[in-house]
Amino acid sequence: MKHAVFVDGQEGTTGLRIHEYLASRSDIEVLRIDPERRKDAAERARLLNAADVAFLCLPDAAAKEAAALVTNPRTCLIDASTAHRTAPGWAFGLPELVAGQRERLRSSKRIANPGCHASAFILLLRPLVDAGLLPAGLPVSATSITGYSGGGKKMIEQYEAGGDARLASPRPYALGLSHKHIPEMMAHTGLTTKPVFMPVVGPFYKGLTVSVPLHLAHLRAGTTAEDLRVAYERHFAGEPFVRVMPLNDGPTLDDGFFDVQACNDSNRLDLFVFSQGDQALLMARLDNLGKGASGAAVQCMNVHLGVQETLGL
Ligand SMILES: NC(=O)C1=CN([C@@H]2O[C@H](COP(=O)(O)OP(=O)(O)OC[C@H]3O[C@@H](n4cnc5c(N)ncnc54)[C@H](OP(=O)(O)O)[C@@H]3O)[C@@H](O)[C@H]2O)C=CC1
Ligand SMILES: CC(=O)N[C@@H](CCC(=O)OP(=O)(O)O)C(=O)O
Repeated sequence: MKHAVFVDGQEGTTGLRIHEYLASRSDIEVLRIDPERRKDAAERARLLNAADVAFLCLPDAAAKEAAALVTNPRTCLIDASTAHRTAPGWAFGLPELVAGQRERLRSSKRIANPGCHASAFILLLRPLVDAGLLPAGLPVSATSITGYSGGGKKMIEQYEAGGDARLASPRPYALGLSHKHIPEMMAHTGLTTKPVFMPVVGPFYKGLTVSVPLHLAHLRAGTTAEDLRVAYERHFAGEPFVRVMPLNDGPTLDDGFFDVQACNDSNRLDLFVFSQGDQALLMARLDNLGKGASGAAVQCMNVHLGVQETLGL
């Protein structure tokens, strides 16, 4: 029997990408809403309650509204928005977070997927905190470079309209130092000091890299950069979508530049440790519409349904 799947927000950036992933699946029956009625609460409620899995690819307020429309105990919601990422009763949609996370995603009917910056940040920091290498109280800072599709339909239109010279260069933002991903970054790493986080959006469609600079002297006494890499190897052993790169990855150093777009069109996450002397630079790369959003949402659906997670999703 096929699993019935509905995407609330089917015309948006993440919703369209999820439909692309589902198009090749013979085990899924996609329920579609009449585009004219896509904001009609009664019609959305009918489809949400008819679905075995419903993806919420909506702004936060509409995602909360959708969750309140569900009365069918069999419907599993997978929310791509920020609305429920630290909410009680919602499992965090990051299967690689800790041992046992997949079991939580299998049994929960409410899954909140991480933000794109947060996915990269959390998977860089959580293994080091759990291994006791990075003290939970350490003040860390992070930068993220992202493509403009992370800003959804409005930002895509703005970039693709042309004519605004300011968009030709990278644009740092969230300069109020309270980006909306910070609560989930803290909640799911265990960090107790609010990180300084500055994202930068650039003139390319998709691809994202979070960088965290560290002084090794601030970590557990005697920690080396290789210890950090080994902690990643251990934490992510057997994970199908995570690649831990060699220390000071040769091809990247030889090239002299880091390719932010190298995970595009995949659900992959690449982790790097660069180091010289007492300094280290941690970097995590993903496709903001892949492991940063739609790919991750489909991965969570597969985990929930007990379907094999393959690279092609
Ligand atoms: N883009 C990305 O890389 C990522 C996005 N996310 C999150 O995923 C969610 C969706 O993002 P994204 O797809 O980029 O956003 P978009 O703006 O591209 O799409 C959102 C869609 O939701 C529709 N919508 C708005 N209000 C309602 C409503 N009341 N009922 C039904 N449909 C509604 C919009 O309709 P209309 O077509 O009329 O505008 C639009 O089609 C957001 O919460 C975002 O923060 C998470 C991770 C990464
Ligand atoms: C370029 C850009 O604007 N990116 C978005 C993040 C996209 C994302 O992860 O989405 P949600 O957390 O909203 O679900 C931002 O920084 O707000």
